[in-house]
Amino acid sequence: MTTPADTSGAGMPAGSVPLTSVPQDAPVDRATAAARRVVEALLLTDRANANLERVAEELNGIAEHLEQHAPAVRDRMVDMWGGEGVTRHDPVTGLENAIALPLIVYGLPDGSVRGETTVTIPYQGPPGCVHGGVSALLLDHTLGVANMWAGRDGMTAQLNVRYHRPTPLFEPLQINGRQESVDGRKIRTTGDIRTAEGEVCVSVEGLFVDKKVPRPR
Ligand SMILES: CCCCCCCC/C=C\CCCCCCCC(=O)SCCNC(=O)CCNC(=O)[C@H](O)C(C)(C)COP(=O)(O)OP(=O)(O)OC[C@H]1O[C@@H](n2cnc3c(N)ncnc32)[C@H](O)[C@@H]1OP(=O)(O)O
Repeated sequence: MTTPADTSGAGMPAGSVPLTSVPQDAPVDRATAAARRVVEALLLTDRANANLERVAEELNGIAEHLEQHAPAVRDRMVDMWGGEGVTRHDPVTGLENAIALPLIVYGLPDGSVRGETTVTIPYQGPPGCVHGGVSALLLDHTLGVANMWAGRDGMTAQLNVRYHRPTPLFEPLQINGRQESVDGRKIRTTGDIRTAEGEVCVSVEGLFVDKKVPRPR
């Protein structure tokens, strides 16, 4: 779905640190990356390809194998939420989630956060453009990470999204977030998606309320 995640922080200001999960040389990361390839390849492949029936059988075989080895969902959730650090399962940055781009979000020395990504076919909305709901998803999560970087975070109460111009697929995009203010439990955070030329495609203003859903234990 995206170019392979670059954890070097190349292109980020000096002193930037990754705040979300980073790729590991682990079988689950490789399997998830392969699943992303499958999603994209299924969208791109020739529809008349006679082998799609066999593809369906083989993919179902893989799914059955994985299901046979799955512990109880509750036990997996305890495992997913283990520790206090970053998550590997969320749908934006999760290296273990095939529907995540995945985006890596960096904390910048100026207190803001930034991720860079190129969005491709599985997230298409209008022809050649990123789906607006996907842009909102990327920004909601990035604002959440911006709040963590600023030291005060919570749940999204409101996300006001403004779509300024179509967001292009296949081009490098910058996803930015910054905590603006904290007033009691209310946290205000802003962000945007820009092209490499710095054109703002989408901007958001978020209201977060300091409240946590307990992690499963
Ligand atoms: C996914 C992975 C997570 C990983 C975490 C670990 C580390 C990983 C690293 C990475 C960072 C993660 C990044 C995640 C990002 C994703 C965030 C989400 O998707 S969050 C899910 C969507 N949001 C909900 O489901 C909220 C549902 N709503 C509620 O639960 C409540 O309504 C809540 C908490 C928002 C407020 O409820 P109350 O009872 O606690 O508080 P009350 O008294 O109602 O409000 C407090 C103040 O806020 C105002 N307020 C509340 N909601 C408002 C609203 N919608 N609009 C305007 N004002 C509102 C109220 O008027 C009040 O203001 P006055 O103090 O009186 O001035």
